[in-house]
Amino acid sequence: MDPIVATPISESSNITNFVVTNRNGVKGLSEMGLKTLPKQYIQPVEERITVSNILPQESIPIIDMSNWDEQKVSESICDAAEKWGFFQIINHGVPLEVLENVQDATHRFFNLPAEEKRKFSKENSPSNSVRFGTSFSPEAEKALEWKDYLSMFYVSEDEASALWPSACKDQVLEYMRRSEPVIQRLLEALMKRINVKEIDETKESLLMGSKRINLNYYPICPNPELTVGIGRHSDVSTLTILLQDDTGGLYVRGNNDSWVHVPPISGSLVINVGDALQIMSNGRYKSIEHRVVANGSKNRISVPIFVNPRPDDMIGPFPEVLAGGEKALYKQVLYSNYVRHFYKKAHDGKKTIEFAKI
Ligand SMILES: COc1cc(/C=C/C(=O)SCCNC(=O)CCNC(=O)[C@H](O)C(C)(C)COP(=O)(O)OP(=O)(O)OC[C@H]2O[C@@H](n3cnc4c(N)ncnc43)[C@H](O)[C@@H]2OP(=O)(O)O)ccc1O
Ligand SMILES: O=C(O)CCC(=O)C(=O)O
Ligand SMILES: [Fe+2]
Repeated sequence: MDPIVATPISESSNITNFVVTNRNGVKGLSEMGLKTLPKQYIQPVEERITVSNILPQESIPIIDMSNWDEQKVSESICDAAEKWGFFQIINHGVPLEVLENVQDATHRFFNLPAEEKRKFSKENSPSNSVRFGTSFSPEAEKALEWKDYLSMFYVSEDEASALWPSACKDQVLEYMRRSEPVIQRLLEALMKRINVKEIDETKESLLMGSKRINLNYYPICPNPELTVGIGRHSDVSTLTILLQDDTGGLYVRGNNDSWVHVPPISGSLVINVGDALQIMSNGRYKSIEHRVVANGSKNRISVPIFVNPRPDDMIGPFPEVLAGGEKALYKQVLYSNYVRHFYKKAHDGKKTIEFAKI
């Protein structure tokens, strides 16, 4: 086997400029055909995933939603959200064609020339709600993540139609529309178990008042074993609905120091509990750490919809959860402050939620 030689520092500072500052993205770097991983992307050993910490015999639950109004389906959803914080759903009602179209649209956007994608970078974007970027928080990170993204905060159909990239907006909006009933069903089931009998206007805002959709692109990586696609994190959402392609590479924290793979299933959606729901349920439902490995032979995409409270909402444990005398584990926090706290640091596992702990 060839010895692994990191790209020299002099070249690698040019690499940061090329990828991050000049907004060519890590896809631009990958396409230059480099043979070794640049130094900036080398993760500390403890952040890399190895066969020794994977549990191959474990898997997150797969729930068939065809009879979603049956009690046993609701129970499986709540059990999975309590035990795993992660599950896959099949027969959920979002047509396969809609899922395929959004995947094609994702490739179409990332295959645009760099100068077209750059039009949506922070400094050039026509809207603060649309952002093309790379890694997670490059200014705060000791090592970069091997991922580019397009992130779109949904304000209204009109704003999205006018300002989201034309390469993908129609397919992305259709996917968001068609996933709406699934989100509602999941939240209804989850709320019943914690004594929230009705999702009134206030609860609707707290549970699903805003949405953000990200298109993630993980290009082919030299030395994938030395880096990560996304580092260990939990989402700050209420729920995340994730569409992944057939490549694989998403891992969920199992017991102790182990990681469980989320195998791609055609037509399925991966659902995970985010920090906001952990806080609102006073810890009954848990947001679970997850991470994505880099891939040496295939470009991978994924499309998470983050279902969130509104930025101006105060979030804390629901009164219904505390009604029986349970002690509140979290204080009331302004959701936009919570999200700002998440974005201003590198991915650091489950640490974000400490911001809300009493
Ligand atoms: C990108 O890789 C990711 C992402 C994730 C995401 C997981 C989630 O769970 S996302 C759920 C997000 N929730 C919301 O967006 C809630 C509603 N939004 C807000 O409350 C606000 O938009 C805000 C996020 C608080 C930002 O408001 P504002 O202060 O008006 O805007 P900025 O000044 O532009 O941003 C401040 C600061 O945040 C960072 N940031 C903003 N948007 C993004 C984004 N889409 N992606 C990455 N970072 C973002 C940015 O660093 C800004 O700092 P600057 O130094 O750049 O000014 C999971 C895993 C991943 O790998
Ligand atoms: O790409 C994936 O499978 C997961 C992405 C993810 O965790 C995120 O965007 O928050
Ligand atoms: Fe995530």
